[in-house]
Amino acid sequence: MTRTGLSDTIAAIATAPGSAGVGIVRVSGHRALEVADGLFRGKRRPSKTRGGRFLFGDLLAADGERLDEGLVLVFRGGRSYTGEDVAEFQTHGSPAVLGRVLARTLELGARLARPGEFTLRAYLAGRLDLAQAEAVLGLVEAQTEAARRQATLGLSGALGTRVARIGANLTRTLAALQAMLDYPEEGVPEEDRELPLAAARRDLLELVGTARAGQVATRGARLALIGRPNAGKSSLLNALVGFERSIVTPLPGTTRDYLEAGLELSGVPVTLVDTAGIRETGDAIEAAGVRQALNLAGGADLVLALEDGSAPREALPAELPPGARVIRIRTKADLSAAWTDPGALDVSAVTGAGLPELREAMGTALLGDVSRGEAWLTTERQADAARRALAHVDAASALPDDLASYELEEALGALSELTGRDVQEDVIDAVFRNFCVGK
Ligand SMILES: Nc1nc2c(c(=O)[nH]1)N(C=O)[C@@H](CNc1ccc(C(=O)N[C@@H](CCC(=O)O)C(=O)O)cc1)CN2
Ligand SMILES: Nc1nc2c(ncn2[C@@H]2O[C@H](COP(=O)(O)OP(=O)(O)OP(=O)(O)O)[C@@H](O)[C@H]2O)c(=O)[nH]1
Ligand SMILES: [Mg+2]
Repeated sequence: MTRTGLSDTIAAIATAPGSAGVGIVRVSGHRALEVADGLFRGKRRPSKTRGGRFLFGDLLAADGERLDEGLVLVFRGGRSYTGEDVAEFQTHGSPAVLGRVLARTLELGARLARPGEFTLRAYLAGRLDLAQAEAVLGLVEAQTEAARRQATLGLSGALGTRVARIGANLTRTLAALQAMLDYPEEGVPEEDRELPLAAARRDLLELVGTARAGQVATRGARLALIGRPNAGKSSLLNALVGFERSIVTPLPGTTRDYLEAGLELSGVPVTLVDTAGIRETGDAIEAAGVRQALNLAGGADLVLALEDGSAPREALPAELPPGARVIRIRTKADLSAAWTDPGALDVSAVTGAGLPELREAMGTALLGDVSRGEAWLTTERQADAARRALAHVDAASALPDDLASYELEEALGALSELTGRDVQEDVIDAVFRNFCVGK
């Protein structure tokens, strides 16, 4: 699908729908400058202009009516985003103007671009690898600082560099294994055979370990507040978001339905979910809320388990879902302590004591101890490929030399899907399907 019509000249509105100060229509392909000559009238013709230049003038309809005054920006093939000739029309940013300018480019021989087709062309021209193309999408969609930082790193090729280092060590291992098979009497030093494999495995483990942080950074995280009635869940949610989002009363059983509130934490978009206090109850509505709370805990990236620090400690009458990541919190730390626990954070929703430490702990629990300056795996596709590569490397490490080569080849194949240029068309389709038209 992605490989048809690639010699067509394509056009799309590159800016967001709606009104804005300025809007851009982008045209790419061998007829882009011809289209620009047909649409634009100024002191110079776009096709007679050097790449990287702006011209100011009028944008004209077929009958000569002036659609808008604006700028045309010309790029020459080989020195543009797509690698093709590109013309960009920068107009006043209304849907009316942009729609007419786009329609005129189609009359002049362009066709509408498919989602992601500009970036697909850049990829097929070898100007971006697949991970960089995903980073372009990440930049377009970035809502927070953590997402932007990772996408920028990805676009710069930092993930490709990380992957290339692993690939180089696997290739060195393969060469050593081959030498041992070909010249068994010579012997291959350990530093050629085992050290590169160990280094590749260590780097891959570390890379796979970034997947969770990468996905949290781009997709955000859900945090469930769980505890007995009156533990202070709603109060803590309000303290974290900074306004009275949830109803608080001294009566246990106040929150029945769950409710959500958004905030940003360590650059990550976080949804806090307040839930019904968990207790055994004869009230059918409250019992439904309790079941729902446990489900929400199961679906959350992180559970905040709250216990009232001013009252005798009482265990939850239900187990938290197995495998859940949990931060334990001793609430109402401003009152005299009925118990203490070094494994719990002391927090007061009333005075705000302990909130900075809690925010810090939440950030660490969500992002882990991955290094911020390095590129992470940011999509499920990338995480899957890296995990498969690791599984093959693990298999290779456990096999005799003559059988290990096959696993190493498979590992290299999986790695190449991360950044590769000659991957299966369905992999490419899966990446570019997520793009919007105009990117
Ligand atoms: N108006 C506009 N702004 C934009 C883009 C665009 O296409 N148009 N971009 C796109 O989404 C991003 C910038 N990315 C770009 C990447 C490469 C080239 C380019 O023409 N590269 C040539 C020439 C480099 C040079 O002159 O030094 C090259 O690499 O050969 C342009 C934009 C963000 N801002
Ligand atoms: N002194 C003090 N009181 C608190 C604190 N947090 C909550 N409370 C009080 O504890 C009571 C229960 O608070 P909520 O936030 O409604 O507790 P909850 O866990 O949401 O309770 P349910 O919705 O019933 O499950 C209210 O009277 C709050 O004012 C705190 O940090 N310090
Ligand atoms: Mg509540």
